[in-house]
Amino acid sequence: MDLLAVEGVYKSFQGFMALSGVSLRVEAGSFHALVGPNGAGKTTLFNVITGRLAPDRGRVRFRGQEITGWPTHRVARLGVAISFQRAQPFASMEVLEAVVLARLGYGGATWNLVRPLWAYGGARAKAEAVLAKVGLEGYARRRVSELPLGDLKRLDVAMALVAEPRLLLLDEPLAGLSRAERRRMVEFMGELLRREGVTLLFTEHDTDAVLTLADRITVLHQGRVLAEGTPEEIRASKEVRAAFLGGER
Ligand SMILES: Nc1ncnc2c1ncn2[C@@H]1O[C@H](COP(=O)(O)OP(=O)(O)OP(=O)(O)O)[C@@H](O)[C@H]1O
Repeated sequence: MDLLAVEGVYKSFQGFMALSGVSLRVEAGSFHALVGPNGAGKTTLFNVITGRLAPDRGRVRFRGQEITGWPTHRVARLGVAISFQRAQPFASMEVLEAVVLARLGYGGATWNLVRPLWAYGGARAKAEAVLAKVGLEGYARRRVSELPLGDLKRLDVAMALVAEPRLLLLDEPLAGLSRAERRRMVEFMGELLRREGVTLLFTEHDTDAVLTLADRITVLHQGRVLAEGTPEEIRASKEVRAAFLGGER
């Protein structure tokens, strides 16, 4: 079953076509990579999927339901989470507080600023469980700003996972990490997200990571889909190598 279907999406900025008829299907349970050189339109497509941008034309369906142009919070309630630098605005908070807040926000709960976040028992239990899953249980009382980048990225994932999403969007989850950290993160994402049964749509410039993690790959180039297939099919595609895989490294 397709969890997500993007159909013929166009988006332009002041006459510049960032997306020109992009279609994409993400099967439930799969890890789907969206790759392409800088400016290919990957982030724009994420923004259309999550409702941050309305497309000029085309449709987005989630579990068969049309969600084109829905506001972000409604899309999130359906089970679409994005983990792009989520933790950053919470730098001065403690790690556990940030995850509790992410859980409360997802549930649509209103919280009282003078009531400590510890008082929200259900959300706190969920947050603690998620922190354990991402291996940050020992950091619960640390400030977010004290975390090294690798752990901050795990926290980003925790803040997305605590909403129990059906579809998780990760925008360049490995950006800025060292080679060793990237390897650890790939292992971590593969194990954790498969175990959790999360469907993943991610962008990434690290070709090795993409080929290791993804079940299917869509290659975007200049706002169009250049190719779609399994890692083997994409690796074998001369057109793709010329446009991206061989070019940018
Ligand atoms: N708000 C905007 N206003 C004007 N142009 C934009 C806007 N957002 C994106 N663009 C342009 O649309 C094109 C696609 O950008 P997008 O960020 O989607 O690419 P990308 O594939 O995510 O690139 P990267 O790998 O560098 O993140 C780029 O040429 C970009 O300059």
